[in-house]
Amino acid sequence: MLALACLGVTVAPHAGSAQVKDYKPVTDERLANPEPENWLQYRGNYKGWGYSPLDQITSANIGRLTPMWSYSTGKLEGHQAPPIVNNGVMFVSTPGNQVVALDAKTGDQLWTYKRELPEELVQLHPTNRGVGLYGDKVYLATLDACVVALSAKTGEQVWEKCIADWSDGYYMTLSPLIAKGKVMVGVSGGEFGIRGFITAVDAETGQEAWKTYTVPGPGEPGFETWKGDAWKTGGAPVWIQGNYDPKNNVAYFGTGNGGPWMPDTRPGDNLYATSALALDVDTGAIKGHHQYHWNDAWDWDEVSAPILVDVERGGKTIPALVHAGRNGYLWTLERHEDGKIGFIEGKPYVNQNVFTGLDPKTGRPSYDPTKVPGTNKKLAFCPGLWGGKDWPPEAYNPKTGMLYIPANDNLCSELGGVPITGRAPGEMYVGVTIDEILSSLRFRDGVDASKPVDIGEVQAWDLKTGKKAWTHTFQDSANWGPLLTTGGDLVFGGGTSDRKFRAFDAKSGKVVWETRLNSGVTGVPSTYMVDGVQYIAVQAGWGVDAERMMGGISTLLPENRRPPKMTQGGVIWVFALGKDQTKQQAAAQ
Ligand SMILES: O=C(O)c1cc(C(=O)O)c2c(n1)C(=O)C(=O)c1cc(C(=O)O)[nH]c1-2
Ligand SMILES: [Ca+2]
Repeated sequence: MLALACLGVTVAPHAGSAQVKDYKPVTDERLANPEPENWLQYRGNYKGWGYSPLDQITSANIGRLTPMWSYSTGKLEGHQAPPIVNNGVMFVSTPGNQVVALDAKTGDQLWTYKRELPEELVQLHPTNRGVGLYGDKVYLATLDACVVALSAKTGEQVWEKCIADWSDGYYMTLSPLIAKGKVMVGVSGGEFGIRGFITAVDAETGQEAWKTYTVPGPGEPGFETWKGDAWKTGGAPVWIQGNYDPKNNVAYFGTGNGGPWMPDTRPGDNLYATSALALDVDTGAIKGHHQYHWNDAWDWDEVSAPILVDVERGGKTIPALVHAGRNGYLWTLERHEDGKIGFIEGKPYVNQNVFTGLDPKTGRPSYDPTKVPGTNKKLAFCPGLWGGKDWPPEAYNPKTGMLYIPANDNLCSELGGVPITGRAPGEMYVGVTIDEILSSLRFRDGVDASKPVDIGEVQAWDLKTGKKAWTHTFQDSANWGPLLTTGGDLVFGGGTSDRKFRAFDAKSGKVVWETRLNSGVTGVPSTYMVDGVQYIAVQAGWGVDAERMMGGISTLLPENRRPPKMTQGGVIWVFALGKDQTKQQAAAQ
């Protein structure tokens, strides 16, 4: 079995006795207009909203929200994937590239699948952000850089297509974007000297439909933004699912850091690193782009795909793209029908001391040179390397018109590079040592750590006016909690070191419900309905960079205020309205 595993062959699924009956195939039409009771993809819809119109659970009754069932995944490390639900069948991916199918109402296990990963694989980010559904199949992007198609009914592997060489530093952690029979994925490896790309494979056969490099090669537009051979190892990974505009057939992705990290190793703007990219879904052609910041020096991956939303400016409704950047700015861009991306505005949503201004026409930032680290040039900058927000997605609620951002404020990093020697395939190619990265965090000047420090936040921005509506602040803890918002005017998220999972009133920001789970919550929450009952589902299971960042923050806090190191271990939690226990208790007395 092991020898086979090394060849990328996978073991058979442990099919349960109960397999999926009457599976409802997922179509383009259903992905574009998902039924309220289902959560068919990463953010629930193609626009990237993280929104469900379900409104059974509200601020008024949420006191009755109770666990209905839970499920141990048997895995350590960061559990990030949303429970994906199609007509009462739930599909969840976990660290270690395992997928479980469960009855969404009862928690009965239907099947499990586990990919055998090469033993020598170095997992810098041992996680997965969810499966994609299409037709009668379930799609997983793996840590050894393959796309796997499983039968939704049995969990059996139908095909696999390896899209890059894991031993050369390529891996995948994202959920696939699926449209028009194409399964679109991007690669991680920005810390391994890869050349990033997005590729589409045929949903039926796994055959490559197109492959588009996020770092242009000789003769391609944008190649002039690189010098020498830097483009060959330029990074620009894509590790978060893209969003999609079916009307214009354009997919929008975000791209990550340039590599190696120190900007003097790759002079030039470095297109298309740290950018939003608009791709033609039929051909993969790049139709438009917007680079949030040029010649990245801070590991500010801008991988969260911009969300598709209309905004109003000067009495006009504008089809826009909105993105809360790792660089600490909230960006509003214009989405043109031909795929071109225009600039509307950018403003800081956390303390940011690097940008000295934005070009009013293009949004191109200018930099304070004393905040741009380099080789043998150690400098501090804010926000820190994990940014105003790392990967945990923001959410948009069309009822409140607000964008909710899981943010981290008052943090900075102090970093500098060591001279780069040659690249060894599959080894980190950063130019900054791991120890230096993990010990780089600082509080912003003026923060008094002898008192509780405001760090993690949930921010609400009114997209109509472009103004911040409310902020909820967490003290002495970062917030790594992906957000879900609902038609019941609620916002759900975890992300803090106290293991809590919470609901906020979407309009006021008031915490209306909270509970403590087995481990910290970096899972993307989702919601669905079966037999008339609305459920809220989320994976708890702390790990990856949430753990690394909280470890860094802990060392900055006085000993008596350091949170205990979080226990690891994944559990899927499912909640619904139970009986009113306060009333029951009162009646019993
Ligand atoms: O450059 C890359 O290819 C890459 C990939 C990933 C990933 O795939 O998870 C992360 C990062 N970078 C990164 O910079 C980062 O902060 C990060 C945090 C996490 C996580 O799962 O908590 N992954 C990643
Ligand atoms: Ca990165």
